[in-house]
Amino acid sequence: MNRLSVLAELFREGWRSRRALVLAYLGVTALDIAAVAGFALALRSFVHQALAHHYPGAVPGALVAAVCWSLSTAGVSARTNLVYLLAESTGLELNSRVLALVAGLEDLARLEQPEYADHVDLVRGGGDVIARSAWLSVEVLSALTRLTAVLVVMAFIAPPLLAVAAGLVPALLLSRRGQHHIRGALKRTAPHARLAEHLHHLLTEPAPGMEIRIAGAHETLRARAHGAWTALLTGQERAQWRAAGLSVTGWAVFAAGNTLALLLLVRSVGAGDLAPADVLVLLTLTTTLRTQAEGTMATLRQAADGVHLLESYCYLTRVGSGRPPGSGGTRLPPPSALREGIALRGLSFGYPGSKAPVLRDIDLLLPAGATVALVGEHGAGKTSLVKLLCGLYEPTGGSILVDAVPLGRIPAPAWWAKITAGFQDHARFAFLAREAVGAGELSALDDRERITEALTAGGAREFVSALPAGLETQLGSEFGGEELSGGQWQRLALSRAGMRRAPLLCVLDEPTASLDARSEYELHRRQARLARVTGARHGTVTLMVTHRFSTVRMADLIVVLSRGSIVEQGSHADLMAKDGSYASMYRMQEAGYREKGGR
Ligand SMILES: Nc1ncnc2c1ncn2[C@@H]1O[C@H](COP(=O)(O)OP(=O)(O)OP(=O)(O)O)[C@@H](O)[C@H]1O
Repeated sequence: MNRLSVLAELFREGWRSRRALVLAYLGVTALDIAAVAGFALALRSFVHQALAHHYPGAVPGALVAAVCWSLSTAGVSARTNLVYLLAESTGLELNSRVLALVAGLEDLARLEQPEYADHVDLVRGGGDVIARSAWLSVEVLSALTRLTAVLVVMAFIAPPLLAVAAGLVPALLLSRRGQHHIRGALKRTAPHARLAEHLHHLLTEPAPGMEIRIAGAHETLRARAHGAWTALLTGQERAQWRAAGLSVTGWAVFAAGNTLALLLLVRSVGAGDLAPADVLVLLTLTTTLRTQAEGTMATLRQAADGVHLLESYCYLTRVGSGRPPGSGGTRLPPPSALREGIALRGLSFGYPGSKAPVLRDIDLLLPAGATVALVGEHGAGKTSLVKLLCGLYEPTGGSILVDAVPLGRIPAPAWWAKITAGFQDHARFAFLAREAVGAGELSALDDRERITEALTAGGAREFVSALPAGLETQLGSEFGGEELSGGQWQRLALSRAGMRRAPLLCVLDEPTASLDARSEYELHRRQARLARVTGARHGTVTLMVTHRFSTVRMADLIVVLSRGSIVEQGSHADLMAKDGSYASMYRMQEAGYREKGGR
């Protein structure tokens, strides 16, 4: 989408949703233009009659001039309010479109690209600024029409006064150039703004606040935040100075045009070409012209405030939410049940901007109905593999086949509908407890029976029933609700993951990290039972990522990753017999537990 099409869409949206406001705005604008021209003409008639001592003849001119002046003055305030109302309502729609674009991104790698992140930061919550800028651009047109009306009247009285108009052109162009510098500076300083905002969050939110206080890092971080703000302001201040310099130059040219006009007036009066009454009218109109020109510049500046946001919005709509081109082909639906399983063929992956791949030449079959455990040292690539399997990132090489259908050919939302997932970094939905769990399957948000079943599977039933209003309890202290412990939030996340009935892939990426050993053990036994049932019915693959080997040993297939490659795979018995890295990690952990138990 380009700027013009976004503007056209905004105006269409305004016309669709607030037609009465748009009509009122157009009506007031037309009246205002007529009032400005009417004032000039009526003033001329009034002054001519008055200076010729025809007082009754001067009255209509005086009355019309007074009415036009009042209309014009009231018009300014009416238009300001109408633009505000139109911007608010169409801006709301824009904000919701931005959220839809970003939240619906199929390829999460985009969110990690600094250019994309900068545009999202700029445009976040700024829908009303963009919309205001769009409606103000109509204001600029109307202001230019008013200016033209005044100029036409002046030129009609004394054509040489068009020199004043000539002086206006550079003033307007230079002011526009200044706004261009300001927009450029905003774009260049966006990374400083992002850093400053990140530090601001770290310093003002409770969770990071604990670590920062204990580490005594708040002063250093505050100084860094100050540095980022300073870099941001310095970059923008320079552009503001340049814009101010250009604006002053423009006005100096306008003033020179005015001086020239005055000299021409004096000469015309001296030569008897111009009546003294016309001189008086022209002097008044020159002042009106200056006020109109200043108003136009101010409107232009305000309109320009939103232009850089408009550009960011255009960028986001151009990029869209779908996968990058090239990953298409005919779209295919996911199978309703797995027969063979999910196969990874020569799979490689690197994060955007990272030099080295984090996964290399992975060949693996996750058999239908099996429980697979993924183990390996920290940073081995386990979560990265999970993200690829969930279709959240695109592989950089090789492919993932779901019963022989390439995952890239299955529309991401259709694949997500076939997955359930519990992550260590789970979301804390501060909603009603019922909604926080039901969000795992929106169609069952009100299905209390199914939610209760999911709570049982996630080990959260007991504490949710003890909440003041049970399932209907508001969670999250920031909304005046009940605050939960880390383990309780985690159990809710696990319950959420248990809401879907017929998933093809169930991912559990260290979802029990906040639970004690007994709870974890019980939970895994329940999950193993569920995995057997869904595995037999739908061929569901259950993929666990965990560092606890008591859980790992229950899996049908264990895959050991090291530095992005598979180094071993097989059952617990196979791998113990092999006596390789799995066996050594297993024995080490077993010895650790024995030591703790012995103490
Ligand atoms: N969003 C990201 N952008 C760039 N690099 C990343 C990103 N996430 C992870 N990495 C890198 O990819 C590598 C693998 O990370 P990954 O999270 O997959 O490891 P892991 O095996 O799950 O580790 P852990 O057991 O600690 O969770 C690491 O070197 C990490 O630095």
